[in-house]
This record gives sequence, structure tokens and C-alpha cells, in this order.
Amino acid sequence: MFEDLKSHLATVKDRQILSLFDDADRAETFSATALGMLFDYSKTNIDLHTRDLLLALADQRGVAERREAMFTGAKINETEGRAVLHTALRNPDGSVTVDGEDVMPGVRETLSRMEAFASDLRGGGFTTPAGKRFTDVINIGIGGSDLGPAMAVLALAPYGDGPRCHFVSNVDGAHIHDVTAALDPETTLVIVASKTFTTIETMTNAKTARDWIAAAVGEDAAGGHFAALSSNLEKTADFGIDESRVFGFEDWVGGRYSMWGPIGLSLMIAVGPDDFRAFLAGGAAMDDHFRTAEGADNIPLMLALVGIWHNQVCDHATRAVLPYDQRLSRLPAYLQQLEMESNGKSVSMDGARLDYNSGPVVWGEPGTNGQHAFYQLIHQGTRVIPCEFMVAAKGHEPKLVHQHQLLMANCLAQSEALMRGRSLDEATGKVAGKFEGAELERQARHRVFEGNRPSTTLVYPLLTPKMLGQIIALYEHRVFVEGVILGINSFDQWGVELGKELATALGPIVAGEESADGKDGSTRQLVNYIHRYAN
Ligand SMILES: O=P(O)(O)OC[C@H]1O[C@](O)(CO)[C@@H](O)[C@@H]1O
Repeated sequence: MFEDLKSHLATVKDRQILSLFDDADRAETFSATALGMLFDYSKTNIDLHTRDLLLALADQRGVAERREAMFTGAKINETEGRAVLHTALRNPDGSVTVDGEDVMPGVRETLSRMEAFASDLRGGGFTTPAGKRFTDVINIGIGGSDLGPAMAVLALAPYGDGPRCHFVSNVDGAHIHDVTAALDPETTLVIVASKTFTTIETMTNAKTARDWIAAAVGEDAAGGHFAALSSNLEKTADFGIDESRVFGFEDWVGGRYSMWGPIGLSLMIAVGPDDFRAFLAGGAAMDDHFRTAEGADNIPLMLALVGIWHNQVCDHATRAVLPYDQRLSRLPAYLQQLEMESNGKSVSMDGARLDYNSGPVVWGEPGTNGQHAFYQLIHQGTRVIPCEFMVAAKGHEPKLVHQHQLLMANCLAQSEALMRGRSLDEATGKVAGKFEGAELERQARHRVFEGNRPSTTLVYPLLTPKMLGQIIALYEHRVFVEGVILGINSFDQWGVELGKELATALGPIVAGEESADGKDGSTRQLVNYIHRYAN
């Protein structure tokens, strides 16, 4: 499938990205602007011919048709027989039917209920059964029921004016212990967020939270401290959560795409319904752009094609996402689930084994912190790691403009350094006064940067709720396009099942209730060790 691009790569792989800037228009030609964002991919080895080949690939793989199928409610999640309509959640005035039924009245009704609930909670109208105002909210969920709101509440901290929101995800008791230790159960609301309401981590933590609340306010009042976000209304009722505080959603919302609906309730509580609506509007604006912008003007399409170029054509196995924004420090983790759970597959839609690589390993940390940690490898390691930088032109701290300027200078310096590198001559010049002869050359070699390392940069004016919505939707559509080109189902996640099943079987073995006989030698050894030291 990638033959044309591979042959093209063979002819261009040795050229210097920097030399491409002999074309004075390169930066503009290899950038896309929309919705106040600038996506610059000119510091890559992509030229006009590369881009034409990539756009032709997208056409040939049917990206446009598949995109319309998604937006109009076709069941493109073929292994689960489901539509993929998280886009409907952020376009409440739109209209979409699934199985002949208009899904929008339900979306609008749930959004209004969430807004009424969040407003009541924030305004003090909805109180604890004892009449106290809720000061804190704990969202208990994992994966898609945690990463989105946890990332966004932090990202939008400057807009936070509601109760404090906390997140518990890990089944490790340390997590819920440490979060609850700092809170007052008498004024805490617990939101149990689980699409299925069967996830063992979430249900275990929910029970622990219930015991914690009940111990303080009594069994009868405990229920008044709980709300639920789920598509399994039977199970939320079994848990004893009053239906007035249950916010449901349909199976056409995938877990890692769910923060636009009820799973975003903690974000709505933190920033308020208006800012949540602005977040939705940002997502909807990006949807519109993705659906209508042509070819190279389409930012999600180009972000995806740059990804395909680096991962499938150039064979770079990972990509680093590097937000120069401390408040986006959970974005890499969010994108890890979005990208790797979606596109980490080995078979195509028809079940055949892929004969090319599926999605890349995605990782990252905010700048400038990463610079003092792993950037060494990015600059001088033997593997090439395409980097995706992002930064706002303005920070939220008017008194700290100089710090934001320093942040931006660092962001720009990194992409320049990766591309430009430092030659042996330049490195020699740096240490010429300190060493001589063979020692001078040896020392200089350690200071050489090969350069010619690709990166992209996304810049935007300010990280507002709307801009965050645009960024998240941009990445969702990037994943979608890459998945279509790879011919895989980006919307299932069978790869998480086996570990879950084995963990269930290992539970009684670890607890000492069943024998480890029948397990492999390593597992038996680990169980023995645990038994020796656990008590
Ligand atoms: O919301 P739930 O049903 O608890 O699932 C949580 C997460 O678990 C997964 O199913 C993977 O185990 C994710 O896709 C999902 O986001």
C-alpha cells in the first residue's frame, strides 16, 4: 500500500530538511491555518510530491467517504456493530439518525440535565442530605472515563470556579486513600464514571468510596453523595444511585471519545456549563473544518498524513507529543489512550493480518521539563523520534509574560535545533580552546548533533475552553484518518480483554485461596515471592 511513498522516500531520504527552506515560501506552503490555529509541518522532509502522494493515498483509502459515514451515523465500528457518534455530543443543534431514530433529542435532554445538575451543585442548590454545600467532587473512573476530564480540568484550571474536582482511577488502594485523606466525606460528591459499570477498578473504588462516605454520614445518607455516568442504567440502579443523578449515554460513544457527554460532568462542574458549551463548540468547529476543508487545508487530515509519513513510510516507531503548557501535562496520557487503544491493531477490518505497521507508540511530557530529561535521546540518540510541539502564543498569567516568552523561545528552539543540528566543525569550534589534537576531535564528536530530525508545531492564541475542544477534536480526527488509511477498526479495543480475564483468574491465586499450579514457572515464582512477603 505504501510502495509509491517508499520509492519516493528512497529518493529524498538523504536530503537536509533545512535545505528545503531555500524555497522562501516553504513555511507557508507546508502549514495549514484554521480556527485561529497554525499547524506548521514545514520542518519535515515532506515536499509537494510527498504531499500529493499522501493526499492520493487518503483518497484511495476512502477517507472522505468513511468520514461522511461516521458523521451520519453509519455503523463503522464493524466488530461491535455500532455507530461512532461522539461528534453528535458536541453538536446539540445537529441532526443524526441511528437505526432510523433521531438521536439528538436524547443528547439534548442529557446535556440539559447535566447543566441543571452542575448549576445546582455549583450554586449550592443541590446539597448533601444534611444540607451542606458540596466543596469537592471525586470522579471515579478509568481509561476513557478518567483521562479526558482529568486532563481537561487541569488544562482549564484558569476557568475553574466550581467545587474542587479530584480523580481516582487506579485500583491501587493508594490512589483512593491519598485522594480521600485530604477531603471531608461530609461535603464530597462521588461521581462513578463507567460506560459499562462493570470495570473492576472503578467498581472496587466506588465501593471503597461508599464505605468512606457511609462511615461519616451513615448508610441512609450515603446515597445522596453519589452520581453516576454510564450507559448501563440497570447496574447504576443496582449500585443504589438515584436515577435523578444518573446521566446515561448510548453505545455509539466510545470510552476514549466520551468526554463530550456525561463523562465530562466533572469538567462541567469545575468550569461551569457555559465554558463546557464553549468546549463543545470548539470540538464542533473542528468537526466542521474536518468535513469541509479541502486537501492540504484540512488540519486533521494533514496531521494524520504527516503521522503516516513518519510511522508507516519512514518507519519511525514512536512519536513524542510535547505540549509547552504545564496545564497540558496530562495530554500525552490522554493521547496515548486515544491513539494507541484506537490504532494499536494487527488485523484489518476484514480480519487479515496487516503487512505494515499499525499506529505508533505515543509518548511525551510538557516542555520545558522534558528538555532536562529525555530530549538528550531525541537530539543525539540513534533513533529518529518525530516530535509534535504545541504552544499558546499567550499564557493566562499577565504578570508572568516574561516566563511565557521563555517557554515559547524554548519550544521554538527545540524544533530549530532538531532540524539544524550541529556539525563536527561547529562542535570543534566550541571546544577548540580547551583541547587539542586527537582529544579535540574526540571531545567534539560528543558534541555533534546530526540534525535533520523532523517535527511539527501547533500554535494557537490561548488555551481557552473552545481551543481545548478544537485540539482534542483535531487529534480524534487524526486518529480516525490514520485508522482509515491503515484499514483497521479504530473503535474497538479487544486487546485489553486477555489481561482482564487473566487478572480475574489470578485474583484468588494471589489471595492464597487457589493454587498457582498450572501457571507458567515465572508466574508461579512471582506468586511465591508475593506470598512470602505480603503478610
Ligand atoms: O468506562 P468503562 O466501561 O469503565 O471503561 C473504562 C475503560 O476501559 C476500557 O474499556 C479498556 O479496558 C477503555 O476502552 C475504557 O475507556
